[in-house]
Amino acid sequence: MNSFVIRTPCSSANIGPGFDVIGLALSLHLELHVTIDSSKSSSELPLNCAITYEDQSKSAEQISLDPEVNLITRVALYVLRCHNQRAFPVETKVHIINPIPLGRGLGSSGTAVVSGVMLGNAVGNLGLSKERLLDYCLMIERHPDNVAASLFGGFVGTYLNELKPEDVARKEIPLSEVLPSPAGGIDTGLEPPKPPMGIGHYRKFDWAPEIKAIAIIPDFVVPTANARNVLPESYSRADVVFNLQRAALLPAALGTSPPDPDMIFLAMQDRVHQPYRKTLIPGLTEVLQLMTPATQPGLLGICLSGAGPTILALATERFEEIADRIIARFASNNITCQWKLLEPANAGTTVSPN
Ligand SMILES: Nc1ncnc2c1ncn2[C@@H]1O[C@H](COP(=O)(O)OP(=O)(O)OP(=O)(O)O)[C@@H](O)[C@H]1O
Ligand SMILES: N[C@@H](CCO)C(=O)O
Repeated sequence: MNSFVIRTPCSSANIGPGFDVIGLALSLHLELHVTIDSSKSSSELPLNCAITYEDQSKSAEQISLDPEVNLITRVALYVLRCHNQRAFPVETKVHIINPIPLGRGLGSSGTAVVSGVMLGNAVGNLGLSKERLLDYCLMIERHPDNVAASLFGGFVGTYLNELKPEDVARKEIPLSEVLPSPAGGIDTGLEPPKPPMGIGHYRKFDWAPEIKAIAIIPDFVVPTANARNVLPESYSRADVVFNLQRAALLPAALGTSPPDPDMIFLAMQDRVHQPYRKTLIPGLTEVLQLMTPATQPGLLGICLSGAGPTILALATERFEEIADRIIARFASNNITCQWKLLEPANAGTTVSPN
């Protein structure tokens, strides 16, 4: 019997101006408890895999236990099929423990994708590096900020290479937002194509140890696809420069100890996505205007977490007071919230014996 645990941190993406670039892994982990009973020579299980799911996130969404449908095992099957393995090893059991609210801006889909590539890599004994696994993640979730933070950990900057013309021309590569169904394309028995090499890259930035992350999580869902659809196709030069100036400052601002509240507050401002997403998140405008270091001791900066609706507030102290003020503001819009005090998760995703 082989058994191991895959732990993958959630993430908060953008951190204000770093849209599709900057991500922060946070100390709320998805866990896969995997056992493989290789003493058996055959299995009655579909694709040799049985999923059980423990939802600690209180998300309303029902997660499929069909290995061909569940996002985590679909991703694992995609990685396996790219290496000519059609199914999981005989008698694979995956117990999923998920504390990450789905569709709230804490990178739950990116966390699921990363844990899926780690699962495929582990059960298939593929020996792929995290850098190569990032290519597989980016075939599924096209913005690198969440998946790179969950994969590598910490506070990261990411970028996508221009794909070579021959790779763009490869029609069989599913350069789409979601896996072709079923996972890894139609199971023709042929090995589907592996992703191009080096699609995306990352760099870790320093993080000042005094800075903690408060996630205020409203009780409604904003699917990322919807939150991306409300964004404009083009921007004014002034808005682009506004974000470039702040994104360039942000890593230094959050990596400097002791933190400078005025520099961090300014560096977390955005004109590329938050103004347009306010239509989806009642109260966002008021929250972003209400909370400043001048009006709230301990606060450093505040932004939408990923595509929202979660609010990320960075602070050095008075965490409950900050959370309560933001929760009260949402309550005036008849929205209830939960909140969590989190830290950067520096190890990224890990696999350890159980
Ligand atoms: N642990 C999981 N198991 C299976 N499917 C999951 C899991 N976590 C997320 N998903 C899928 O991902 C969807 C949420 O992805 P979405 O990108 O909309 O929000 P998010 O990733 O939580 O937030 P954001 O991308 O803004 O940080 C869920 O509706 C579900 O379909
Ligand atoms: N950069 C992505 C992150 C989603 O979590 C977006 O804002 O749509």
